Formats: sequence, structure tokens, C-alpha cells
Amino acid sequence: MSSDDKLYISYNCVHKLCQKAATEILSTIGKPDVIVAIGGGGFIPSRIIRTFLRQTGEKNIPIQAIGLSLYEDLGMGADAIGKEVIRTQWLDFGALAQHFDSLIGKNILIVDEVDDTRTTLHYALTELYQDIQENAEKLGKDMGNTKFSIFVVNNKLKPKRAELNKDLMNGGIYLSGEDVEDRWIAYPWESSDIDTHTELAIKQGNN
Ligand SMILES: O=P(O)(O)OC[C@H]1O[C@H](OP(=O)(O)OP(=O)(O)O)[C@H](O)[C@@H]1O
Repeated sequence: MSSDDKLYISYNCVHKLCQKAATEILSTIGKPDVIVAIGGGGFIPSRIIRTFLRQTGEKNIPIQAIGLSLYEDLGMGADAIGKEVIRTQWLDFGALAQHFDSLIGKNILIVDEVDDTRTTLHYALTELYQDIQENAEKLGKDMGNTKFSIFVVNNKLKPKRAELNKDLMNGGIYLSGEDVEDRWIAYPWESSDIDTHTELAIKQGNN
């Protein structure tokens, strides 16, 4: 693919989209109790958005990392979701206890850089919900007000392979910084020449 076919996004652009999204999050669902960053692409946006979600004088919102990777499973049927998600890292409920007794009843914000086929976000939402529900059952509690919202820097406008279950989100919102056409997105953290990358992003109006 030539450089012209790619959509170049600068660090400035990511920063501004996170800032705008934070305003919307605070005015709709309020301050999240925890950010769950889907690595690796979700790490930098998570850290940026935390800056703008934090209110003066308040504690930082904890960021928990999960690692999810997609790989093509060639053995799957045509109707199946065509890619499988592999967990490379998951929440450590033991470590989370430093901040909370559990995630039950919490306002949870899941962050990733891009919603492409939606496979990864669907997996993250479903599996996080199940884990928290299992934890609740063990403690004899129900899910109560546990709420899941999702922020992605970019959502690709295309048919998705999976849908997000609104019932699991429980009033949480789905928010994309910017909806974009279905093109290869070049993010700055992948660039080996950040100056040229930034120039191309500016030319495309993505700064
Ligand atoms: O909407 P989907 O089709 O599921 O694709 C989106 C996912 O793909 C990329 O992850 P990748 O597995 O390439 O790992 P990375 O974040 O470490 O680059 C990206 O970071 C998202 O997590």
C-alpha cells in the first residue's frame, strides 16, 4: 500500500480527540472509576484521556491493562467471526483490590485506538462482564449498576463482524473520537519517521 492510501493520524490529533471525548464522557456517564486499556493500541489514548477525565484535586483514575491480539483462524466457517481473539494479559483482580473490593457496581471505561471489525471490543466487553459477574456470584452480589462504556480514537465505517450488547453496557456509552472511512490508519506510535508522518497527517487535516 502506498503512503497515499493511508490515513495519517498525528499525536496532536489523538490528543485532541481524547480531550473532546473526555468532555462528552463527563457530561453523560460521569467520571469513570477505572479505565481498561486494550493493549497495545489503547495504552497511549488511555493515558491521554485520563488527564482530561481527572477533576482538580481528585485522585487519578486507575488504568488497568488487558492484552488482546487478533489472529486469523483459517479453520473457521464462513459464518463465524473470522478472527480469533487471544488474551495475552488480563485483569488481576487481586491487584485491583488496592483500588476496589471488586469492579462490581463500577463505571468502567474500555479504551482502544481503533474499532475495525469490532471483534476485539466485543470480546473485551463480553469477557469483562462475565468475569465480574462470576466474581459477583461468588460474593453473593448482583451486577447492580456496573456500567461499561467504550472509547475508541477512530471507528472505521464498515460492516462489523460483531455487535456490542447494550444490555451488558447497562447505560454506558459507545464513543468514537472520529468515524473514518475504511482505510489503513497509520498511528504515530508505529512510525519510524515521526516528522514525515506528522507532515502527512497535517496535509490530510489530521493534526
Ligand atoms: O476491531 P477489530 O477488527 O477487532 O480490530 C481492532 C484491534 O486490532 C488492533 O489490535 P492488534 O491485535 O493488531 O494489536 P495491537 O493493539 O497490539 O496493535 C487494534 O489495536 C484493536 O485492538
